[in-house]
Amino acid sequence: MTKLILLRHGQSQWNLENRFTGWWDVGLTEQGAAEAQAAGKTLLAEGIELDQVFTSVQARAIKTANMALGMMRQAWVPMTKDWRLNERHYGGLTGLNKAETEAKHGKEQVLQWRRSFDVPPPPMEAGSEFDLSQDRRYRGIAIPAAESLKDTIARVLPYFEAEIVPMLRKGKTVMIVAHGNSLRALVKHLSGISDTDILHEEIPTGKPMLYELDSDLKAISRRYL
Ligand SMILES: O=C(O)[C@@H](CO)OP(=O)(O)O
Repeated sequence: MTKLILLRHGQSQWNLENRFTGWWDVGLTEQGAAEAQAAGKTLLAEGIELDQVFTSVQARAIKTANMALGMMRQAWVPMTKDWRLNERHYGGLTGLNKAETEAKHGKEQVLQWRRSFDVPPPPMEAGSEFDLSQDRRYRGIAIPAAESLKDTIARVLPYFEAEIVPMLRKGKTVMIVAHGNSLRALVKHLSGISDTDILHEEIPTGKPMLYELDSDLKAISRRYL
């Protein structure tokens, strides 16, 4: 039986401020750092011995991964960072307050933008203060103008299949430290959740989720630790 751990980063500054974040790089709050450490403690108590960690190129996930690994006394475990595990790109909503956006566009529209399968948020406008096209880490990458969950799946899953599945097939214990929606993409795939039911899947910050997989990498169980 192979173990796969999914961990959403601890509370970020913009989680606290209730702002759409996406690819914008914000740090952890004190609570977020405490959540990351608590996640590490839980994983240590559970006796998890990691072979490899995968994370995005966003600071909130990288910091969470490092803090959790430190608490597990496994800071030496190899870590791979890739933009394909980034949060979904929130386009023109990036930086806006979620409650103010609901007041302006209505709850239903905002729910569609946040949780529907294939409705992308409005695109980011050229010259936006949140434009990342000059950011060195994304050199050579076609940065999306906005992503729906479907668009996010279209880059998360091929990465998962190409880089992570081969390790799982060898029986390696892997932890993926990522984001609410890049993890929803993986959970949808691993647990076979339908396009409509995925609307209700919420992944909390800093709570490790353990998948136990059989030799065909089918999910035997999934639970929060
Ligand atoms: O703002 C974001 O990038 C995400 C995750 O915090 O928010 P949502 O809950 O709307 O997917």
